[in-house]
Amino acid sequence: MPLTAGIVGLPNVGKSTLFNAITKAGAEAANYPFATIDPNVGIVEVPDKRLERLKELVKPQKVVPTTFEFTDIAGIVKGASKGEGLGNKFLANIREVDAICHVVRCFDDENITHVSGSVSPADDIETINLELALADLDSVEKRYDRVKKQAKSKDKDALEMLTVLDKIKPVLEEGKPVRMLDFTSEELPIVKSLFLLTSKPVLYVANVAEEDIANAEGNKHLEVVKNIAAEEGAEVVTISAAIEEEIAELDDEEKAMFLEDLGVEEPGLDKLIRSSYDLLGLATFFTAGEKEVRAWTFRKGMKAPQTAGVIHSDFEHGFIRAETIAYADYDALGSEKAAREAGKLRSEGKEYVVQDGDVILFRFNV
Ligand SMILES: Nc1ncnc2c1ncn2[C@@H]1O[C@H](COP(=O)(O)OP(=O)(O)OP(=O)(O)O)[C@@H](O)[C@H]1O
Repeated sequence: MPLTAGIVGLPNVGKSTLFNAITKAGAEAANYPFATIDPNVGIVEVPDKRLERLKELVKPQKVVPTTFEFTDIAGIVKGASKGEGLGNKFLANIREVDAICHVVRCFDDENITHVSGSVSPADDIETINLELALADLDSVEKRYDRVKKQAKSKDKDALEMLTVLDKIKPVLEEGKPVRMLDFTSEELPIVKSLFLLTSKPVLYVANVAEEDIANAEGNKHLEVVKNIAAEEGAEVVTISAAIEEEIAELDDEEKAMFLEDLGVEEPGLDKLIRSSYDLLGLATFFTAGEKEVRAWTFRKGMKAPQTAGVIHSDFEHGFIRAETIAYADYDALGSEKAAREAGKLRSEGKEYVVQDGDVILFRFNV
């Protein structure tokens, strides 16, 4: 299962517009013939300048970027945690994603109604955080009662769980997210086992007006989002969803001109894809042959055999070694042959922790 980031936000903040941009920018279907077609999932290519450079150097028949998945999550309203609106479905959908992209309205437009009357990022963020915190509080309280009974008999696991629940409960009671807390390495697996919504990593997506993209600093709404994110230890990406939708339909040349006119270097969507990828602890390795140069996604910290398994399970089971060249060496020396001659091609074994940018040829037995 690929990791996915869910797009959430109050009604009318620009979620559908952003999701349309994502589907329009969508990955070339021909490269991923077996990808499931779920209307709520948008698959995008991960922008990577290194892949372009490898293409230049290797001149392969084909270049395949790696991809990332966004999931569109049905609207949330106040009271969702009590089943209001599409409440239960919303919470179930959030439970299934690995990270949350929280779209916050930072554009003023009298013609577009705001659900609570005026544009206020702080209130919007609080509304959603509160619904998620209440849903978490509900599951924590149920757990608490059970664990308390077990802890009476001095059960070690129950006592450890109780300590964690005691730490989490007051934060949720204040309507705050669990991700604000610091946990010890012993506590972390316990927190994970609770599958809380507010412990998922969050990226705030500030949706600003077109005129604010190049110079968003003066936008007071954006300042509010940045302050909240800093307090929570979350990241902020600034985009203008309406513009992203337009950009997604252009070809490369038109896109470059359009971006220049706007005074920005890259589409906001590219920043969003990269930040989501980082948020999930993902990284990229490359395979570079004459037939195909390709980028692949792996989780940071994965060892060579597991990483080989990203390509095919046979590569993992029959793993012998990973002939590896760091991207910087490949870039500087220009070819596999030159890297080999310069002693920059390493033969790595089962314990090697793959690094972002590694260009790898896996040797394996079937
Ligand atoms: N950055 C922006 N600047 C100006 N208008 C925008 C911007 N982003 C979105 N809009 C406009 O705001 C309106 C609401 O956007 P959209 O329908 O995408 O919201 P939504 O969050 O999906 O709402 P719902 O949850 O109700 O479906 C649309 O008319 C859209 O064109």
